[in-house]
This record gives sequence, structure tokens and C-alpha cells, in this order.
Amino acid sequence: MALRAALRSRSGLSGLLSQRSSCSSDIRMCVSPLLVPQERNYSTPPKIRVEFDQSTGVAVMHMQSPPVNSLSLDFLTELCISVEKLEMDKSCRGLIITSAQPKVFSAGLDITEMYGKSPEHCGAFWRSVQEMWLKLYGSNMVTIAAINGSSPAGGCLMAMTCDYRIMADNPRYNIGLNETQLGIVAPFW
Ligand SMILES: CC/C=C\CC(=O)SCCNC(=O)CCNC(=O)[C@H](O)C(C)(C)COP(=O)(O)OP(=O)(O)OC[C@H]1O[C@@H](n2cnc3c(N)ncnc32)[C@H](O)[C@@H]1OP(=O)(O)O
Repeated sequence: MALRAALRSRSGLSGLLSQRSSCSSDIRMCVSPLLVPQERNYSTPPKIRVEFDQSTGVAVMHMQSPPVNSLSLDFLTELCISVEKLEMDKSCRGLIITSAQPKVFSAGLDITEMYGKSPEHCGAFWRSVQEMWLKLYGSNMVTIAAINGSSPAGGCLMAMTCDYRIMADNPRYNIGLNETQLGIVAPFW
């Protein structure tokens, strides 16, 4: 993949790193410690798989939550913890986020998290959404969304919080903020 080849070259990565260094310190201050780690259910397979290449300093995060990588509370919690772990490893300078699912990068917020749930659950869910984008947007790593499938609504939000987006050239793949069609408006935060 051309993207990975570019990132493997040290000069390519340092170029990207220098482009973002001007704003990263300000952004860091915006990160809120809202995420309360959920207990990991070890009976289910991980929804996030991370491959870190020490020689390049680049990690690839594969979203692997069938069928469509919808952003559930568990998924978001796992994603945030993975980003946090990479963030703490100073040798990790770049992060590529991509999907292990065919045709879909992420279907956005998991609709089942927003129907028939208690106010407490909804609160925890929306906090995890906020935590996800703050973590990615405020990351000191160079973040890249390698969008290899459709990415509506929250999937688009996730991609937008990365420093760079590269999307597979396929007319069947859609991306955009369509959530108002579902009657969903992002709450004020
Ligand atoms: C700041 C606020 C930001 C965002 C708000 C939101 O994100 S609201 C969520 C908005 N998301 C959508 O409207 C996406 C709707 N889904 C799709 O457009 C398609 O499913 C998609 C992603 C293009 C994939 O199409 P495909 O034909 O490959 O799959 P299919 O539609 O058959 O779906 C497979 C099963 O996945 C379930 N599913 C799809 N999206 C979601 C979702 N967002 N949350 C939960 N579940 C979702 C779908 O119901 C199918 O389930 P099944 O049991 O197999 O019927």
C-alpha cells in the first residue's frame, strides 16, 4: 500500500509530524479524562486489533467488529483504550485506522445503543463518543484514516478527527454526515 510505504520512509513520517506539531500542544489541553474503562468481556473477540511496527514507529489499528464496525459503547471503549496505550508509547509516532470488515469502514454510531436504553446508559454512550473524537483529534501521533469502505455519520466523524484521510476509490463507498436523516442530532457538548 502506497500509504504504508510513505509512512515507512522516515522523512515521509517526520514531514507529517512536523506539519502537526504547531497545534498539538494546544489540542492536548482539550482532552478530557471522561472515559471510565469498562470491564472487558473476554468471552467476545476483541473489536480492535493493533499491529505496531517498532522499526517504523507506525501502528495500524484494524476495526474488526462485524458486521459493520458500528460504534457501540464497548467498541468505543476498546478503541479509546488502544489509542491511549499507543499514546503512552513514545516510540509510536503514527497511527493508521482502517477496517477489517469488507465494504464498510464504520457504519457510525451503533443505533441499538440509542433506543430503549436508560438515561445513564445514554449518558455513558455519548461520553464515549466524545472521548473517541477528543482522543483522536488531540493525539500527538500522526493519525490517518484509511477508509476502505462506507463511512456514514459517526464513521465520517471518526475519519474527520484524524489528521489525514485516504479513501478507497469505489463508487459504492459512501461517506458523509447523514445522521439528521435518522432524526439524530449530536447533543451539545
Ligand atoms: C456526532 C453524531 C454522529 C453520528 C450519528 C450516527 O452515527 S447515527 C448512525 C448513522 N449510521 C447510519 O445511518 C448507517 C446505516 N447503515 C448503512 O448505511 C449500511 O448498513 C452500511 C454501513 C452502508 C453497510 O451496508 P451493507 O449493505 O453492507 O450492510 P447492511 O445494511 O445489510 O447492514 C448489515 C447489518 O448491520 C446493521 N447495521 C448497519 N448500520 C448499523 C448501525 N449504525 N448500528 C447498528 N447496526 C447497524 C444492519 O442493521 C444489519 O444488521 P442485520 O442484523 O444483519 O439486519
